[in-house]
Amino acid sequence: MFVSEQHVVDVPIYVALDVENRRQAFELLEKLGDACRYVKVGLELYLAEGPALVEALVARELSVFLDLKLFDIPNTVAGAVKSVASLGVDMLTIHTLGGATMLEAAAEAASSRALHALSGKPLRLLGVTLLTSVDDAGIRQMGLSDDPLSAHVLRLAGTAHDAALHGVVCSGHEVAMVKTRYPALSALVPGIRLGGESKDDQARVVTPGYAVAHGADYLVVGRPITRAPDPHEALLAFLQNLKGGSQDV
Ligand SMILES: O=c1ccn([C@@H]2O[C@H](COP(=O)(O)O)[C@@H](O)[C@H]2O)c(=O)[nH]1
Repeated sequence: MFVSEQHVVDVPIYVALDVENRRQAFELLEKLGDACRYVKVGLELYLAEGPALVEALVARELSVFLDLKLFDIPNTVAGAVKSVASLGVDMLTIHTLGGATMLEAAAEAASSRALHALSGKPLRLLGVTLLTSVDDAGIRQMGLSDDPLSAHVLRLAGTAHDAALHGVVCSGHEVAMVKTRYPALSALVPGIRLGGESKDDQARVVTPGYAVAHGADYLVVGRPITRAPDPHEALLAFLQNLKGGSQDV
């Protein structure tokens, strides 16, 4: 397995700021306090507030993961990556189902030295394999073959690897398999729960401890923290669970 004590300590938990607007986002950050150094901005907040909100978060010295899950023709995606690269975010998502040519165009755009000079840091591209809300029945509905879900995740991770992406998004159920086959890829794992609480719309969930024990490099947690009566306490509980070993939900 991939785990050393250092690995566990270094695995960041990105808190998903899945809220309606800037006011709610900053109220949440206030509640989370200094324990929160990593945030995820998704479609809801980005479409409401745009790049200015992202720049405000970066200015607070938070590490920002922009989860836009780009999916379009290669030229359009490459242009979007260039637009994002100047914002100073650390990571951006793109759908691996968009295909090799799209991923390669995105990777080339993200590696532009001129863009790094503009933002001061590299933009890491993460390829979403299969959303953690999808189960076996879901992939049949999507028209994918009868292969097990994990085989599709591994194939899509291979496309991300060959296109020289920084990493992939997968669930904690597949992370060990992905990291064993493609050790150079980083793995970001959503669908994180402590056990006992609601899975909400997630299908493939694991605990923080299980995810890191199986090789996750980054975790993302939303509702169990942001909708908790005390988000700060909830974040601490997730951070504590990181060190708690590999028990599954
Ligand atoms: O496959 C994926 C890709 C991204 N996400 C995002 O992670 C968070 C998870 O939120 P929870 O409230 O902890 O369920 C959310 O922002 C998703 O957009 C994902 O869940 N699965």
